[in-house]
Amino acid sequence: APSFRTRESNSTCRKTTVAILGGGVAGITAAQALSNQSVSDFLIIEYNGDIGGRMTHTNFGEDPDGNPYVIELGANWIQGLGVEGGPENPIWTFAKEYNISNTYSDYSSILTYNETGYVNYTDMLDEFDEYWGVFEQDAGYILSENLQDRSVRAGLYQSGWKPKKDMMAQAVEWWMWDWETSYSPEESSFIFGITGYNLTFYQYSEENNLVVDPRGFNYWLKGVASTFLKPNDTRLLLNTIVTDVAYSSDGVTVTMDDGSCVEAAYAICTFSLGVLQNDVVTFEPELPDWKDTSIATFQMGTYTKIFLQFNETFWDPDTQFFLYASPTSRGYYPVWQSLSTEGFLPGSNIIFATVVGRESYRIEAQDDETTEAELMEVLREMFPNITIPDPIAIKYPRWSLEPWAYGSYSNWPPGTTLENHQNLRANVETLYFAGEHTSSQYFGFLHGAWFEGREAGERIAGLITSECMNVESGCGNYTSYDVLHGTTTLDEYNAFNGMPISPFYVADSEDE
Ligand SMILES: Cc1cc2nc3c(=O)[nH]c(=O)nc-3n(C[C@H](O)[C@H](O)[C@H](O)COP(=O)(O)OP(=O)(O)OC[C@H]3O[C@@H](n4cnc5c(N)ncnc54)[C@H](O)[C@@H]3O)c2cc1C
Repeated sequence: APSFRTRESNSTCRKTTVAILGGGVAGITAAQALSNQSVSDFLIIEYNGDIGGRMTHTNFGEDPDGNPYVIELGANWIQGLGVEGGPENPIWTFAKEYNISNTYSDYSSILTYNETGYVNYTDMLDEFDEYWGVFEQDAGYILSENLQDRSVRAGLYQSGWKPKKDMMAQAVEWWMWDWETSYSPEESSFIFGITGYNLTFYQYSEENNLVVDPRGFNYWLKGVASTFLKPNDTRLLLNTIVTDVAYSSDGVTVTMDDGSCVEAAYAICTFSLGVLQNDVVTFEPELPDWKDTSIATFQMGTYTKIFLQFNETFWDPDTQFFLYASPTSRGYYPVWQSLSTEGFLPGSNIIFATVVGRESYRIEAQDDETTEAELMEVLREMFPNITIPDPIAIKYPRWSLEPWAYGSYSNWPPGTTLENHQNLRANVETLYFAGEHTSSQYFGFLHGAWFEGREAGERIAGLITSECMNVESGCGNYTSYDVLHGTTTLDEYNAFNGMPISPFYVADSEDE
């Protein structure tokens, strides 16, 4: 282990043993793991003015007394709670400990619409569920037999689900797939899409509870942080933007946009995959090819909630979800969620629409007025017999443009491997990585960030204290793979496989 504290250093950089880059769930959990092993010499460096990262809230609209409501712009659900006697999602454990107010999302509380208004196609939701049974078994078979991965689209097709151009079936499919992963079935890995689903919803439970708490969802994380950080703790550097990370086997130097710097024996980078993919931070030396390939391979999705407040609740106040099938465009403002319903913010007259992927990019790039006009057109199609007033407030985040996130959460493309993902997790010398995206089990979820932050903290604490708490996979270096092989060897590029001409053939060249 590098013994930073004994190293000679003449630089004026602030010195610490562990620099934790980012104060989201993974960063705070990493710091907690270090503290739990009495490693108190760390610094948390955070871009924003508060901790929480992608679990963030804001004020919106007004209640009858003129006070704003609090809405969650990022993470909103505790997903997969746990059952009596079984393992429990740690976020659910914290939600209970800190009395985070939340309500069960009842996915059967749904009304379905198309461009003509209310049309009941909920039977298609049940139909999709039947295909899902076959679909997930197929994925399990592919995994256990080590067969080639394919897309979720291919998996759905082979299970018999073919929505074709039926836009209501497309809306159902969006509700069942894209809404969770923020990518289409074509863009998602069959094996790892199903693995991720199983590990959260079958290991814990299929329940999702939506958080609506005036203190914000991240109140629990602040509670956790307060167990090892004092008020105004000088180890938490807020409003501090990292621009360069220089690493070696001796330690890491982190430089900020104001020119200040921190030298550490180790660093844990918890920046999102979107941040890593957008060259916000320069790594010196450049990250090795195996690391860079993994950063390039995995996807950063975008999930956008668009909140509207009206002066009345013109939709059914007893229904939680409203599904809309656009006649022309799959994923065009498909899911609407009422917050005006009992258990959420009753009487608030707030409803929000969710879009993901390409629609998110499109909508996040346009102004509120343009989006409001599109939303109102959809609502007027859904409720043709009601005179819908104009909204009194609109708000939505631009996740795809946020320089500290560049997207919402990660997803696995078809055809990748666990080894490739392991390279996303693995450390490069003294520089470690953690976050939602480094979790192969729970990518995209708060609990994924929590487990990964804890593991990175424990691995480093194990090096420093010589006592390894991470019993299953050890401390110090993560496993990584220098080479990721494909499935077809060069000699198999031949006529029998439909390629009699060498893929390297160049006309008029002496060499093939
Ligand atoms: C819209 C949306 C909806 C979601 N819904 C759910 C949900 O319902 N349930 C669920 O379980 N999960 C949900 N998630 C996912 C969940 O929010 C994430 O998995 C989790 O918050 C990620 O935590 P993290 O610590 O890995 O990353 P982050 O929260 O991104 O933390 C990284 C930190 O690094 C900081 N940072 C970035 N760049 C720099 C820099 N250059 N210098 C200094 N600091 C920097 C950031 O400000 C951030 O605080 C949702 C996410 C979004 C965006």
